[in-house]
Formats: sequence, C-alpha cells, structure tokens
Amino acid sequence: MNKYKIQTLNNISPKGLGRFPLERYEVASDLSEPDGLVLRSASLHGMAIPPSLKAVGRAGAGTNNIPVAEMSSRGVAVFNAPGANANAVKELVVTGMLLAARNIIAAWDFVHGLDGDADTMGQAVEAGKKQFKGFELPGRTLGVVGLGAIGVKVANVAQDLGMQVIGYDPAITVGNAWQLDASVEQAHTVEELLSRSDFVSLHVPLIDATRGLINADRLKLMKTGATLLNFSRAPIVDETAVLQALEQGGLHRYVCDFPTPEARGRAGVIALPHLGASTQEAEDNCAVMVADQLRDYLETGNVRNSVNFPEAVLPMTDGAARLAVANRNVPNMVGQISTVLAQRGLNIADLLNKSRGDLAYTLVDVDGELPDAVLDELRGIDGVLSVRAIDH
Ligand SMILES: NC(=O)C1=CN([C@@H]2O[C@H](COP(=O)(O)OP(=O)(O)OC[C@H]3O[C@@H](n4cnc5c(N)ncnc54)[C@H](O)[C@@H]3O)[C@@H](O)[C@H]2O)C=CC1
Ligand SMILES: O=C(O)C(=O)COP(=O)(O)O
Repeated sequence: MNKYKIQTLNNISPKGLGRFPLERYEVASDLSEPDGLVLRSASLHGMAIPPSLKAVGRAGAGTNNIPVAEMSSRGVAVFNAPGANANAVKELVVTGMLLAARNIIAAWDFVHGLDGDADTMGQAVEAGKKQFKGFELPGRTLGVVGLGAIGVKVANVAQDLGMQVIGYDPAITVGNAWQLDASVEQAHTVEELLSRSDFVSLHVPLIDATRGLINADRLKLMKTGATLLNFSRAPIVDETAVLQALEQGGLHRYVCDFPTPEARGRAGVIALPHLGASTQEAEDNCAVMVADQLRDYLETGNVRNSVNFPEAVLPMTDGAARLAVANRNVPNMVGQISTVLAQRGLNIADLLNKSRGDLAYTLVDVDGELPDAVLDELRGIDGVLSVRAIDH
C-alpha cells in the first residue's frame, strides 16, 4: 500500500501532525507529489498546484489564502477548522478593548521613558498618570459584525463583562444563534450597528462582499470616541479612511491584527502581529481537527468541515472497493458513473451522492476490485473533476 504524502507549508502543531500514523503517511515540509497540503496563512494563490493533490487542510478558520474555486475545479477538497481557534481570538479581542479603554500602550511607553531614582520616578508617575485616564467597559455598547464561531464568543463575553451588545449577521446559522446570549440585540443593518456602538469588532471572512466593509462613509456613522477592532482581515477595512478618522479625532483607537507600513506607529493605532490564533491551545486544536479530517477524506473519502465539498459520510461496506468522484453538479452524472460500472460488470453495494453549489460528490462502494481502466474511463466523462479509488 502506498503511503499518503502530506506537505506542510507552515509550522503545524506536532500534536496535529502526530495524528498521521507513520506506517501510512509521510509528512514533511519538502516533498514532491503531495496528496495533501496542511497550512496556516501561507498563500496558495499563484502557486503551481501539483496534479497529485487531493485535499488541502487549513489549520485555522480563514481560507482567503487558498484559491478555493480553482481547487473545486480540480476536484480538490479544502478543509478548515471551524471554531478551533475562536476562544484564542475572543481573548485577544477583550485584550484589545482593554488596551484601548485604559490607554495601556501609551502608558507603557511613558514608563519606558522614565529615569532617575525612585523618588524622581514616583513623582513623575503621579504627575504623568492623569494623561492616561481611561474608561470602563460596563454600560458601553459593543457592536459585533459577524456572529460566527468567534463573533458569538466575543458577544457573550462582552455581555458577561457588563456591556450592552448588538450584533449584525444576516446569515447567522441556527447553531450559532442558539449559542448567543439571549440579551444580545439584533442590528438590522451595519449602519445601525455602527451608529450605536462604542466599540465595533469585526468577525467576518474576507470575501467580495466584505472587502472594504468599513469605508469612509460608514466610519462617519460611528460615535465620536468609538474604537474599531479588526481581528478578521486587513482589507475588510479601508485603512486610509481609518487613519483619517483617527487623525480627525472621530475614532479613538483602531486595534488590529494586521500591521501595515502606513499604519505602524500612527497615533491611535494598536497593531498586533496576527496573533489571534497564536496560542498553544488553538494551534493544537486546529492542527488536530484538520489532520483528522484529511485522514478521513484520504482513507475513506468521507467529507467533514469542507469549505467547498458537501458533507458526505458513508460507512465503509465490508469487502467492497470505494470510488470517490467529484463532478460538476449537472444532470445525469450519477447515471453515467453507474453505467460505466455496470458495463464493467461491477455491482454497486452502496452509494452516496451529495451536492453543494456547482459541485457534487459521489461515493460508490462496489463489490470486488476497481481496475485502473474503470477509473480512467470515469475520468473521461465530461463534468468529472476528480476520480479516486480509496486504498483500504
Ligand atoms: N486574527 C486571527 O488570527 C484570526 C482571524 N480570523 C478571521 O476571522 C474570520 C471569522 O472567523 P470565524 O468566526 O471562525 O468564522 P465563521 O465562519 O464561524 O463566522 C463568520 C460569520 O460571518 C458572517 N458573515 C459573512 N458575511 C457577513 C457580512 N457581510 N456581514 C455580517 N456577517 C457576515 C457569516 O454569516 C458567519 O456567521 C475568519 O474568516 C478569519 O478571516 C479567524 C481566526 C483567527
Ligand atoms: O484562522 C485564521 O483565519 C487565522 O487568521 C489564523 O491564522 P494563523 O493560523 O495564525 O496564520
């Protein structure tokens, strides 16, 4: 039995990589003809995609670093780790609110600049501290844009801290709505949320609809003295407009996880080096989740937590060979697949067909072996994107 090859494109937690048993997997950062890629923020855009590739595992939430549409067109499944780093991000957002409310960064810098003996320093501290007077969180309003895995946690913890919370997410899932504290109020538009909030925290994916979501016009709707937190992705905010709003005094602070040359060191900007998911716990959770999903996909064809393939779980039929076909979601694909199998005298023991958007995925358990010629014939069907016999 050939070993599956997994190529890592970032540092991935050993706890996750340990889920790939050595007798069946070769795991390395440098190998050829990978079956699977595991990565964090490394960009696959513009990279040559090896024809051997069957699956990509993003050990994290955001998949904007992966050309997902291109992967779909090649019949390559893309997985991520929903919720696995949400607590880590939530904790950093709370930190961000406190850094902004208590002027911690400027106060820290002030202390760094102090010298002299204990008496001199003590006098400077007492004289200087008034410039860093802050405010407290209870009673302030937090607006959360995007109530997914992270947004829900941020909304709930803010509620626990005594804040009023309003949320905006036109596509909230039923599961996330169940998790949300009942006191979180629904905003009907981003504009409503912006105009009512003392803090605004963004927790949406970077997609066409969210690029530039916070622009100059929307910044003008924010309360004077409000703080914007962006732990999602840099392009969700028009940074030039944010810098202008800070300069003009409308915005109190911009706390973000994405430093840029333009924003670094500018008054009011608190930029962290993309630290949201950088905790031991989150790194372990993400790596374990995607490793388990990749293994399951490579070894059984089953699909869980994919961002482009439909959820598909079919128990393996004893003694059967399994075929996994990704195809365009058009009529008569299953008919053509089963015709090829019938013509080759292969009996179908079990079959699962699921679709998601333009893509459909079919698992077929057949009695006996699957000759290579059958796989090649299936690959020749117009609309078939990838064909795999599961080695088991
Ligand atoms: N700073 C960091 O290290 C990290 C950043 N992230 C970023 O945070 C994003 C969100 O992560 P999760 O909460 O785990 O994802 P998620 O998929 O659970 O939640 C995203 C939510 O945004 C909502 N949404 C989409 N478009 C929207 C719009 N136009 N307006 C309002 N809501 C909208 C969706 O309906 C969904 O509920 C990721 O895509 C990633 O870009 C995630 C993890 C770590
Ligand atoms: O999970 C995400 O979307 C993140 O932004 C975390 O990125 P990272 O894995 O820390 O490079």
